[in-house]
Amino acid sequence: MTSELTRDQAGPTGVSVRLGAVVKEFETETGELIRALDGLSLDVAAGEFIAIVGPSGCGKSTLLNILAGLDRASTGLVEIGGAPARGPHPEAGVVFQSDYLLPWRSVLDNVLLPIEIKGLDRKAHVPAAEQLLADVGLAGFGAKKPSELSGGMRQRAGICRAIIQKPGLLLMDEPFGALDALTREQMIIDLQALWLRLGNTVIFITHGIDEAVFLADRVIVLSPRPGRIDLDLKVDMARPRQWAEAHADPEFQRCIGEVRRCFERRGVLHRAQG
Ligand SMILES: Nc1ncnc2c1ncn2[C@@H]1O[C@H](COP(=O)(O)OP(=O)(O)OP(=O)(O)O)[C@@H](O)[C@H]1O
Repeated sequence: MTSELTRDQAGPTGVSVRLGAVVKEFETETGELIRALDGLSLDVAAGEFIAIVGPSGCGKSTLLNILAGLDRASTGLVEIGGAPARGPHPEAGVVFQSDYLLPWRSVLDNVLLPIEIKGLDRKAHVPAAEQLLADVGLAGFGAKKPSELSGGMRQRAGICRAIIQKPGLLLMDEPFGALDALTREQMIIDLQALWLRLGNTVIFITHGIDEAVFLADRVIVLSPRPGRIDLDLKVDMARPRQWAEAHADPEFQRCIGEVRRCFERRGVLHRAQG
């Protein structure tokens, strides 16, 4: 995949997302109520790239699961594309930290899985699936089994599966968390190129402040549990962004500094003493 890709005019425009005062409580086996999200409100415009960062356990995955329709908010409003979200949304594609490819299926058959689940014409979608695999550097790997691929290659295949239907909303939960630094950097660049081409809405959860600022139009910082929005930060940098150059950009450094200070205020990060 290259960053020269231009926006795919035939592709979807993204869908908007609205969260209004979302509360999520879990009941433990002992009957204790755990409040994971505490009145979270967020408006995401169609086509926006949102990164969500926050300390471990603050409710990031809970939020993503609610958006993916895998879980329900205890109270509050969840709208996707202007309509209340009820269950998995047809416009949403999801990528998790683990690729969850089916080991007995070929890479191509994994990418085509959502097509089969929806009862669409598998054969008609084979060229698109092969093109997607080629776009992410997996040309010629369609017939392989997932076990024959590296972690980064499997994650690329997982992304192809999530976008085979050109979802208007791409939900990503720490998709690059398990990758080595070099593979992660390349995947970040490739994701930017993909998003610039598809024009969809992306909600991207990460522990990496640098990848959040690099990729996002807005970085949302969640407080320690129960998750609330501590900071909603616009990143004002032109695209496509280049990894090394972006790190030297004053706007990049300003945004990194703001997020870090937010974590320091909460005691999530500490400055060195002395
Ligand atoms: N099914 C559940 N039952 C009880 N508590 C839960 C359940 N799922 C999540 N929690 C709790 O809700 C809180 C938020 O969990 P969540 O997985 O959303 O955090 P996170 O920010 O994604 O964490 P991490 O960054 O470590 O992945 C945690 O305290 C967790 O223990």
